[in-house]
Amino acid sequence: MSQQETQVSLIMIFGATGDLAKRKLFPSLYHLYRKGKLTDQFAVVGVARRPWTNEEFVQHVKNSIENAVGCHEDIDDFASHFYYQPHDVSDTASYQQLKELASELDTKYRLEGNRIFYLAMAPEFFGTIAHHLKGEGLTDTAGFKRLVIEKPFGHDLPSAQELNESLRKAFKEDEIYRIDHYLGKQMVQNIEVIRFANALFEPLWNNRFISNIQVTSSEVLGVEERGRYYEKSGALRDMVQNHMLQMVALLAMEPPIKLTTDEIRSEKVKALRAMRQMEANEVPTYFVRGQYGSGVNGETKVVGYREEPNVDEQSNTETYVGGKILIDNFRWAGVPFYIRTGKRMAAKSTKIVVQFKDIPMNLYYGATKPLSPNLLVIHIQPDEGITLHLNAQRDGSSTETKPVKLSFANNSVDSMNTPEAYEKLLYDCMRGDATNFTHWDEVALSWAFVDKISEYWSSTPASFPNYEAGSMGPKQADELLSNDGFHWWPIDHLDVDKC
Ligand SMILES: NC(=O)C1=CN([C@@H]2O[C@H](COP(=O)(O)OP(=O)(O)OC[C@H]3O[C@@H](n4cnc5c(N)ncnc54)[C@H](OP(=O)(O)O)[C@@H]3O)[C@@H](O)[C@H]2O)C=CC1
Ligand SMILES: O=C1O[C@H](COP(=O)(O)O)[C@@H](O)[C@H](O)[C@H]1O
Repeated sequence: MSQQETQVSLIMIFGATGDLAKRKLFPSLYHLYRKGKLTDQFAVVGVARRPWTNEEFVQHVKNSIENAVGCHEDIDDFASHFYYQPHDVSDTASYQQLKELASELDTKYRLEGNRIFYLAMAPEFFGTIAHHLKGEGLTDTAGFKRLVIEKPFGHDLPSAQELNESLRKAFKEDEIYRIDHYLGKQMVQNIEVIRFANALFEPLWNNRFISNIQVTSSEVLGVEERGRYYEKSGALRDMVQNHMLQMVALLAMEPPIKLTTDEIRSEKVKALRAMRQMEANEVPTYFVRGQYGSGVNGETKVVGYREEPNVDEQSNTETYVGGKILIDNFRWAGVPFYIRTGKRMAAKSTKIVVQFKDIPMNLYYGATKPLSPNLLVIHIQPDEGITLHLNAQRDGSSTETKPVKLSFANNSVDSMNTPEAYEKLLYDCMRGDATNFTHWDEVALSWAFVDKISEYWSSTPASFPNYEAGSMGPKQADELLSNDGFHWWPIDHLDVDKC
């Protein structure tokens, strides 16, 4: 793996007129440019069907950046690197034109034949595009070639395998960058640093000292305009198969022997392999699904999922998943990893709470009043930071304690300095660092785990809706923990900036 600090490459964005390109990709490239991480040796070719001219596309890029970033310094210089080709991705002949354009830009910007193909399109096109890129010779290049693909990577294990095989005909595994945008989040990347750079935590990071780990990713928004996609996906495929299991893998993995892509991925794969597989009849013991009904979002009344656009009025699709994952290895035997994610919940928040075991004896309150457990909270969003919940002496008392919090808040969150997930991931891809992208083995293991749940759920009708919009999900998810003697830590009391 060769990595440079400034980048020289041609970036082809398939789906360049779409939402992802507008909201995430153009602003991220602009940030990289402003930070000097993209030199003048780069060009971007946008591909989509709309019959736009170069000028219209450049204007669209500039508008996207102004809307997203609210800043336009150097924007003309930056946008002058953008080109557009109207092109239906299933049309073979258009790839010849694309190839010619790529060669011209290669020479004009001295790009050394380095090419990144970013597929910001619906997944049914991924195989076709990869096939044509190879067939029409766009991948025959003197420099590197890399394929960046968006989720969803398949719908289940067989479809993911099929997709992978079609991509592998044109690209090697180490040329495929599967995006999981959670892996670009600052505090998700920090999980490894917190664990492996602190003498305080690593010795305690096991079943002798940790009682349970809770990973929450809740959203206030409903399904919005994505009913058509979401009906087939549900929260299990949309969030659990990828983002939630990736966070679990980072929390559970063994320390890698080196911080290289292969070593880190190999430890994550081992953690995913150790997840206890369920038989169909065990699914209800470990997993709970929910679907939001109508309710209140702030002051506004909102409709239930079944009333959303493009959603079946009898829909069986889950908008919430709560689960208990057991990792059957020496480190984690007996420690539940609870996960929950859902739409139309009370707060937008992603947090990890590591709950430590109680000390063997409470000298302070006796048997009547238990000490608060020590918690390590990793705040992923919207606040970024770490809080350690400890017990200290209550003022004026030698026998009473009070909970105190040691907090680090990443206050440098501003639109130019704290890179967004996509910005980091794009930069990593340009540098050839695939650590924060998912390897095929991780994808396959995650699908195998999730498929068991979706097979069971698709064969048993759910009693939906079962949680009110604006709540924290169905009560059955509380029972998952209370059956084990635990409860969900309320995420709104854990905000780092409220400490
Ligand atoms: N939007 C987001 O925030 C996120 C999106 N994703 C994923 O990113 C991908 C893109 O999503 P998004 O941008 O929202 O989708 P959009 O529907 O907004 O955009 C789709 C793009 O594909 C182009 N397109 C469609 N059919 C063809 C065709 N036959 N030939 C050429 N171009 C075509 C469209 O352009 P035109 O109509 O001009 O042809 C448009 O540029 C999806 O896989 C999605 O799951 C993942 C995470 C977040
Ligand atoms: O991948 C997805 O993630 C978003 C949530 O991402 P976040 O960074 O805002 O937490 C989710 O809304 C969407 O349904 C899903 O496809």
